[in-house]
Amino acid sequence: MPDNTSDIGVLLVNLGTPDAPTPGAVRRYLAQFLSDPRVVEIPAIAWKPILHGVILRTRPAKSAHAYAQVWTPQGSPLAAITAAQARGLQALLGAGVRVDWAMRYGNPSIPARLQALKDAGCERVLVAPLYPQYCAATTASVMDSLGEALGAMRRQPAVRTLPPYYADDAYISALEEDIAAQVSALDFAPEMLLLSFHGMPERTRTLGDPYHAQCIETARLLGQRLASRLPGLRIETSFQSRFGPAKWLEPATETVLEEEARAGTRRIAIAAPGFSADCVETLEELAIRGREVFESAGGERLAVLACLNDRAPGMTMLERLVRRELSGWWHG
Ligand SMILES: C=CC1=C(C)c2cc3[nH]c(cc4nc(cc5[nH]c(cc1n2)c(C)c5CCC(=O)O)C(CCC(=O)O)=C4C)c(C)c3C=C
Ligand SMILES: [Fe+2]
Ligand SMILES: [Fe+2]
Repeated sequence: MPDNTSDIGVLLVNLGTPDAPTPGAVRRYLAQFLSDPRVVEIPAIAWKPILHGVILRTRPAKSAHAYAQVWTPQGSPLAAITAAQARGLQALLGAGVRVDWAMRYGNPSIPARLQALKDAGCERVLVAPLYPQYCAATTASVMDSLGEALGAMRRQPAVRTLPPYYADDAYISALEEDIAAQVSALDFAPEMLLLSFHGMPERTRTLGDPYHAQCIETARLLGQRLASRLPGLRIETSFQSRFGPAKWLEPATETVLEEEARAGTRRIAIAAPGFSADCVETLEELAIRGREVFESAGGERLAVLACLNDRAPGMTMLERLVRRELSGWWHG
């Protein structure tokens, strides 16, 4: 970490994760996450009884089991990888900038780390939600939390925020390079590459959330690039992690895996380009449960590719995106 003479801060933000893979810790995390009106857009008077009476009684044990299967010595994969991204970015940007990281839900929180940057002398802070595609449930919720944190400060830093980068050359190029390299290194030739994005209720699309359109645009741009790098590989898009009884964005990843296997597709690679870091959604939902679905429907080989994480293509992308935002703030 640079000394406290630096006055520019960068705060990387991702979704959040429980403090431990236990039902109690998962319950605390889910209670905060699923009480956010940006995430569950049902009036509180109707949602609270379902959340507290049903969801928080049943889901924590199931989710804790999922987290336990992917937990690492450094803690939750999402937190460990986000911390590694912050360290990597710090090394790339040098001592003139102080890089930190926070989680929207759980720890370390946005208000705590914003205050820490302030205490370290940062009068200007770039807040960078690591969501390539804008979604009210994710990006806007980070902004809500940032506003709340600023609302509690007498002396606020100047703040700017990283725009969504779903079509940015820095992002598409990083994915192109990273996915092409991972597919080429497989010990089998996939017939199909599935791009799996996190799902959302279908209703949010008709209400004007650009998330679905931005996912489709990322997939289109990436598909164009990969067509020349991996000729002949069929590319499809799907949405994972459906939650609750409402209709979510389709096609669902699980359904695609099952239908492809039944239709005779034997070898699939999956990438999750909307996730900046591997997490329970990629390591458990795709790599464990997705594999079970695919194999029990007759599939033979499923490769779940790593997210950009803190490897070189992803760090180059982050450096490019952040340097561009900071360019108006550099002074030396
Ligand atoms: C109503 C429920 C949910 C919405 C809407 C939602 C949107 C959404 N989520 C991500 C990214 C991540 N979600 C993660 C975990 C996760 N998501 C939900 C529910 C909704 N997500 C739950 C209940 C959970 C916890 C795990 C579980 O019980 O299934 C994660 C991983 C967190 C981790 O600790 O590893 C990420 C990342 C996006 C991008 C998004 C909307 C676009
Ligand atoms: Fe989610
Ligand atoms: Fe999930």
